[in-house]
Amino acid sequence: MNSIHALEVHDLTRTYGEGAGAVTALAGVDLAFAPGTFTAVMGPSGSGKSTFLGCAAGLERPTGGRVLLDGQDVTDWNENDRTRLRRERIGFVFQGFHLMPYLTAEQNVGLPLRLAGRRHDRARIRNLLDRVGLGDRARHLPDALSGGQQQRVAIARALVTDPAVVLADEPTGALDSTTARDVLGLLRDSVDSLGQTVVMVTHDPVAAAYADAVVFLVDGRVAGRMDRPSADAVAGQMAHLDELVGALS
Ligand SMILES: Nc1ncnc2c1ncn2[C@@H]1O[C@H](COP(=O)(O)OP(=O)(O)OP(=O)(O)O)[C@@H](O)[C@H]1O
Repeated sequence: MNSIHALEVHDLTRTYGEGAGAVTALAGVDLAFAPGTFTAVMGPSGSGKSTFLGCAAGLERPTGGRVLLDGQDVTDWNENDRTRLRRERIGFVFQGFHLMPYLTAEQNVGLPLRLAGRRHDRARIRNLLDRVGLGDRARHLPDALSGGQQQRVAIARALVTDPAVVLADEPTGALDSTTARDVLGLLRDSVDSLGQTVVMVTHDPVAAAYADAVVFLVDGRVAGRMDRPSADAVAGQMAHLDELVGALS
């Protein structure tokens, strides 16, 4: 069994500002994500979910603690190395898709390879577009695609470099429920068929139920975990967590 986690954070802290006005967004978070697992991160507004993703992605520097990607401590890497790490070892899926409007679906999927100085692997790109059900839309610009189709392009793009982890920030937040289910099914499939590791921030208990486990944050701390979540159980837990806000600090 592989004991190296795809992503680990140890005693992660992040404070914004100083003195009386300081805000503690993360107050000592320990989490580890095994390869080939799908985890949802949930919590009330302001609980630190985005800050956690930002630190995990190397977009933000933690105030304290460590971030390990594929077993490698990347906490103190300089800006250039972290940029390279983001391009090559992390896939991103955002609520707003973030596709390049003047590039075709195929070119968008291939962009991370280009940025990483790797060859335009057309067979791999086409294969991923087929996998997300867009084999016949490869030459379309994002404008000519529906929101759900754009998010499927974004998922193919996130997978193209075979990253250590895919970080998804509210990937279904801008989609209707039927389209959202398709997108979540694709993320699930990337875990089950490709062995991908996915960490997804969401507010939606239905989305969280696609994950293997849910981690709950409250006031910048891990406040619980639920394995094999159901939407109802997650919704119940979220209602309970709302009552805890402020009480744990
Ligand atoms: N750049 C910043 N400057 C100051 N405070 C910040 C900054 N970013 C986040 N915070 C604060 O840190 C805390 C955690 O914010 P964060 O965005 O991580 O929460 P969240 O769980 O993602 O919230 P939401 O669900 O509303 O997106 C909040 O109190 C927020 O106001």
